[in-house]
Amino acid sequence: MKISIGNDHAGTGYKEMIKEKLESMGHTVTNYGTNSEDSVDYPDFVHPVAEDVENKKADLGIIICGSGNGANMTANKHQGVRSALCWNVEIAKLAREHNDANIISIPSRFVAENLATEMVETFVNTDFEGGRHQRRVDKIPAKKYC
Ligand SMILES: O=C(CO)[C@H](O)[C@H](O)[C@H](O)COP(=O)(O)O
Repeated sequence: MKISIGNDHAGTGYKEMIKEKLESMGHTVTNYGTNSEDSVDYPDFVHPVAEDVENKKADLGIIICGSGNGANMTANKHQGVRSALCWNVEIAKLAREHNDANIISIPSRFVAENLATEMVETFVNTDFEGGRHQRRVDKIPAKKYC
């Protein structure tokens, strides 16, 4: 799979570990940074990931910041992006199975490194179930109700 990844200063260490893991699994990872722990603004590193997913240049995206919320909010501004804030393996699995999430947002200051990697592995290896969930996902874009 093609997977894009981006993070702020709170996610740099986690990003390195996750990127290494994904590459060892045979995935192609595009890293948009940041690659240091100097303070930065998460939207600058999340928008490129969401753009790749929006434009189908990436199959999935991974975004990381301290709480996961700012990154998640940023990604979900993009058309066709369904970014899910995840904090355990079951939530990551459900985000794929039920929500067809195409980006996972990880709160690095609230989950351990090994858990973050497990969540990503689960997210990448889980398929959307479709069926009743497809009907619901189709109703997410607000423009259908305007
Ligand atoms: O706010 C955030 C998005 O919800 C992220 O958690 C940032 O990583 C966080 O705000 C950074 O905080 P800092 O005090 O500037 O390190």
